[in-house]
Amino acid sequence: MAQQRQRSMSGTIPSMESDHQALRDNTVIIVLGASGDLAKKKTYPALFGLFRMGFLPKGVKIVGYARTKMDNAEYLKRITSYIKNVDDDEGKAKLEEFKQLSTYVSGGYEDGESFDKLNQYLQEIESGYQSKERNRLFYLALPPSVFIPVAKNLKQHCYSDTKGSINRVIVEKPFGKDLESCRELLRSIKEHWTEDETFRIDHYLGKEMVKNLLVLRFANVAMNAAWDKNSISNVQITFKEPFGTEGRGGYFDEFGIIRDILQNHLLQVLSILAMERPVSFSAEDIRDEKVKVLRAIPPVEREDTLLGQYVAANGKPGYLDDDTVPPNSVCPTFTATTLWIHNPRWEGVPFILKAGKALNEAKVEIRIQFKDVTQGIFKDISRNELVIRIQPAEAVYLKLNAKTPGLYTRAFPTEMDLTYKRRFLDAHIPEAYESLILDALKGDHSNFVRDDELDVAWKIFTPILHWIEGRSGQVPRPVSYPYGSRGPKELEAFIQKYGYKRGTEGYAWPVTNLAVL
Ligand SMILES: NC(=O)C1=CN([C@@H]2O[C@H](COP(=O)(O)OP(=O)(O)OC[C@H]3O[C@@H](n4cnc5c(N)ncnc54)[C@H](OP(=O)(O)O)[C@@H]3O)[C@@H](O)[C@H]2O)C=CC1
Ligand SMILES: O=C1O[C@H](COP(=O)(O)O)[C@@H](O)[C@H](O)[C@H]1O
Repeated sequence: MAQQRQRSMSGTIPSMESDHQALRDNTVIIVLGASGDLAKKKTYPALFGLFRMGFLPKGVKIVGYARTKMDNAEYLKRITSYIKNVDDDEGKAKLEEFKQLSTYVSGGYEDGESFDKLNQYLQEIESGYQSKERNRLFYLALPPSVFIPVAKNLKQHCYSDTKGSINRVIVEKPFGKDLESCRELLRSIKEHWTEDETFRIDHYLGKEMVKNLLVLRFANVAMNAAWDKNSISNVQITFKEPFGTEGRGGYFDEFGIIRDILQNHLLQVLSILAMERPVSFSAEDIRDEKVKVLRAIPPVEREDTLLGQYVAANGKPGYLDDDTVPPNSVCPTFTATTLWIHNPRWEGVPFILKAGKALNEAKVEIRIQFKDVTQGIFKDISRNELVIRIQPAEAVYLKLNAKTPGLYTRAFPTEMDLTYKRRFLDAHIPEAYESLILDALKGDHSNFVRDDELDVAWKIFTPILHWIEGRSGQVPRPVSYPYGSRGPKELEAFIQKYGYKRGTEGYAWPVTNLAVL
């Protein structure tokens, strides 16, 4: 009781503390697709980060699995190639320890014998355990084409069923290509794995500023009071990447920017931003509210959508110049689309989602623009805007009007700025994958995607995706934009159509590049 009181006093949200079955020891983490891009760039660096901070289960072992034949030295070289900040003695020693607990097994994804071999290998590792409990966390860092056979083979050949054992499977996006294929994928995985055992990753849910939304919204009376159609004019959720699809063109062309970013990452952000306050902060209550708000969104309309594709500029190749992209592809690499939420809180407020590759900068942010000040002494003053910058340089700033210093009463646009690196100096902001793998080890589903969330998310986007693919006869052609630009020139008129107003002259944007501070 005393402990509970102390937690609440320090600001912890009580029901977010774990009542889950955490994997504390006797655990093997198996990374399937260990030879791939995601494993190298995200999964292993996150596993190392957790190991270094002491968050992996005691005595944990990590087993990589893929078809590629390679010896342990080659495997270790690959999986550590993206691990950073290990130049000091402590870092070097920890990395050596991490290598000691990581090994590799090669095998196929479709045949049972390969998985029997993997199982035997796991049993050898587990033969040294003191108790019968054998926990296995399977991480599928694999292309979706093999999710189904791998999920089946793991259950049939590698499932640990000794008393007290826990098996979990982490699945990466994309979860299907439309409503129908998603349902089929979910159904097939559910034949073998329970919802409780399944952790569907959308790594945006592990990002610090996305997790912050719950606190910003529900721990601040002032913020919450203005969070509706009475105060807010429009909301933009923006994803910008400064590089194209080079090298990933084959994958990308099959999926496009809507499936790659909007239908999952941006829609997840929207759902947390717009949902009602959950009854508690348990995984199920949060996800119930997310589903509820998503159900109030009708499918995206063609008239509310702007499609773009980048062309060569500034010495950089266009999308169609990539050899892995089919000639004349009309796959959008940029999309802006407006969603409407038909509920009492949000009726009439446009939520503009924008995402693009090969743009002028790397930035992901939420921009909430408030309504004009109603008639009064001020004319033509800037609107308030609350900006939550998810990356880079995490920040929350509120653009507001203040009196210009001096003897005149003139309004001047400025901001209250909470830039994390300035305010929290040396704070370690965890990588999204560190946070999510830790949640999966703890058994906490709050930041993973539930099956019914996917169903409603696909309902919103499937009609527009089918139209883009020409299922209704004609194929829409995206407008072009130069590599390295802000996007299609039509974008400005698009966002203004939904009521977005640029501020008055004289506003100096907060510094986003902290290197210059
Ligand atoms: N890369 C990233 O930054 C991100 C990726 N993801 C998701 O993570 C998953 C893995 O992505 P990523 O690592 O980039 O993918 P890769 O293309 O690198 O594939 C991972 C591994 O899977 C095996 N593989 C590749 N293609 C096939 C195939 N057609 N059939 C069977 N096996 C194949 C290969 O291993 P081997 O041949 O050795 O068996 C490969 O090393 C995907 O679902 C992706 O959408 C999600 C977010 C970001
Ligand atoms: O899921 C994906 O996300 C990355 C962007 O992730 P971020 O954490 O760097 O913002 C994107 O590049 C990729 O195309 C997409 O599949």
